[in-house]
Amino acid sequence: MSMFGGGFGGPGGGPGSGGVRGMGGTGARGPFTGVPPELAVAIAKLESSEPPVGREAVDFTQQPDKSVLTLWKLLSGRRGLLITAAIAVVIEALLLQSGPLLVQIGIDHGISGKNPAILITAATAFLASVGLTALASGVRIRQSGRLAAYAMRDLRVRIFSHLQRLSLDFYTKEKAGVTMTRMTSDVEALQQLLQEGFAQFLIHGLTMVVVTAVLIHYNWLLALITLLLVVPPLLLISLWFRRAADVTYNRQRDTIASLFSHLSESLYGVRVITAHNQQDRNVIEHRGVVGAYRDANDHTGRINAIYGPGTSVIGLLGLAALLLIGGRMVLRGTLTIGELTAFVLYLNAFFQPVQQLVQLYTNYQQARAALGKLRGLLGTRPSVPEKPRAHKMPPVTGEIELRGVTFGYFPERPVLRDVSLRITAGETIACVGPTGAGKSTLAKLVSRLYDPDSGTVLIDGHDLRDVTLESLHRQVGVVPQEPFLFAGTLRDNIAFARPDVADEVVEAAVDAVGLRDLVDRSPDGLNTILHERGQSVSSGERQLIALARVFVAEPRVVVLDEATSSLDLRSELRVEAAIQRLLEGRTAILVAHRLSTAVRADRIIVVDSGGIIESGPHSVLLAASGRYAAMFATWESHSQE
Ligand SMILES: Nc1ncnc2c1ncn2[C@@H]1O[C@H](COP(=O)(O)OP(=O)(O)OP(=O)(O)O)[C@@H](O)[C@H]1O
Repeated sequence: MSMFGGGFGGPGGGPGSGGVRGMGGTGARGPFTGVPPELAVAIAKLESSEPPVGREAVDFTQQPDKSVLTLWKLLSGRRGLLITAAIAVVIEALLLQSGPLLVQIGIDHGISGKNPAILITAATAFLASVGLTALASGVRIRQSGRLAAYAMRDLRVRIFSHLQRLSLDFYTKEKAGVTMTRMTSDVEALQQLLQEGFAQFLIHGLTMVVVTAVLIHYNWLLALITLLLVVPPLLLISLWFRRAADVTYNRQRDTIASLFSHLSESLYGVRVITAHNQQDRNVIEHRGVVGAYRDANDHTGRINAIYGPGTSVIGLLGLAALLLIGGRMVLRGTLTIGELTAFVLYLNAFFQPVQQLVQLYTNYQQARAALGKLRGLLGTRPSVPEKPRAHKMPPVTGEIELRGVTFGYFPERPVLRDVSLRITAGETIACVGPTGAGKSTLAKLVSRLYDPDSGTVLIDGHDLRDVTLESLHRQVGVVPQEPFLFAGTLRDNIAFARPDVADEVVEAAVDAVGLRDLVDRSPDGLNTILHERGQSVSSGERQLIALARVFVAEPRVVVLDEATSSLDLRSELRVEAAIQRLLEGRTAILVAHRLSTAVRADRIIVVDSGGIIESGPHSVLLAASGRYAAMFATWESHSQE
């Protein structure tokens, strides 16, 4: 499935449409292209028997979920499942402890008391308890599994929604691999705990409580001596483990995040790495991050190797003490053989959970570290927040105003200083200036990818900070310097902002930007599948598709960061013509890297030294013989060479 939640992947309906995609009359190159008709029927039948996976309505809002993520909150979302699982756990734990009691009754009253009826009753009760335990255990596993599955789904959706909300600066600062780790490895660490861990925790915890009570009931003195010998060292070693695990599992989470980061960067940068013969250096770097992860794992292994056997030894020593002290009591006649047997069995039952709890505690510590990281991610606030009382921006004419705007990616280093600019509705402004002057930054402020440090950006008099992001982005279309295409069909990519738009609108956009050639040449026309990031089309075509996308979106304001990649003359003319058509009747801010584009704008502004140093139409700026005139002269002389 594509990252559009199933909307992509070919015509013939999204997920849950029940049809066999890409077959029949559509002729699309979907996953079932070329499947013989008789097989197609079988596939359709199979699909219809599957549970529907239609798009559920999602309550996405720009307001971050401020509740703190806790394990309890994750589980308490499904009260019904939680209660059933908890009841099953209690029944299972109690039933598990009936065994030694029945053994003791069988030995003392059945065998020693020579009463076969009691022996048979004890054995039958034992059998019945085994059956009931299995039943309770089945219910518990099923319910806790479902609970964990729902909790994980809710958590994944919550994190994903949060990621959708975060502003551009988060993605600039945070490595993609780290975010991927949060969504995969960290969430999985929690899943392990929720699926089985909690139920086991409860069962074993309850078992220990019940066993302690039973031991005291049998012989309080013996129980007290045994527990005093066992519990304090157990507590001490667990406290040590908790402290050590806190550090080491955090390190494990961090190193695995670095590992994923390096991996994802290497995958994206594979062409550059190969072209510059840097594979060996890359392998060395990867060995470094893998090594750090190995070290963290090694450390966890070491503390586990102390904790696991340590608790075992404590348990066995307790058992030895019990045999010694309990045996003497039997010899003195203060304890029956059956009671000593039950005692030994119960003490074993006390220690089995301890062993399992050690394992679970390790899982818990891992999950705690993961939870900390996820809390950190969910606690990141969007730097461009939507006010809780933001209003919907009504349809605008497209008048833009920057009032005393100062902005820097680092506040102490402003890129733009006290910039004021007014753009009338329908006007096309071209921003020119040296590399790194702040042209794209100015454009980003108008589409509110960042907020100014001081000053205001307004459209039709609405301060962008006061309107909803949805209503703003609906009316301000952005064509980035490097257009991003998704894996999906050409149509899906063009109609990205309005997936349900009529085919005629998409066709009109194709004609308007001059993509008809590409569509006609493609094997399945608009239904041709594009590869991830549009790698199967040329860079010029990618730009045209991005322009067509904005055509379909029909915004009032267009912010266009012109691509710097050099196109051949024919493609350049095509892209320029497409831009001209796109901008007709719209307000536009054009970050012009080619002066040929700037020339056609209604007004040109020259950005340099943190401000706008010149502003006016091409002819006026030429006549003024200032910075623009100089730039133009240089450009003209180069283009004539
Ligand atoms: N996300 C960012 N974090 C920190 N600094 C940034 C960021 N983006 C841009 N800058 C810096 O801000 C300054 C202005 O960048 P901007 O992209 O606006 O320049 P530009 O005029 O569009 O340049 P170009 O013509 O090369 O596209 C540059 O010095 C750049 O290094």
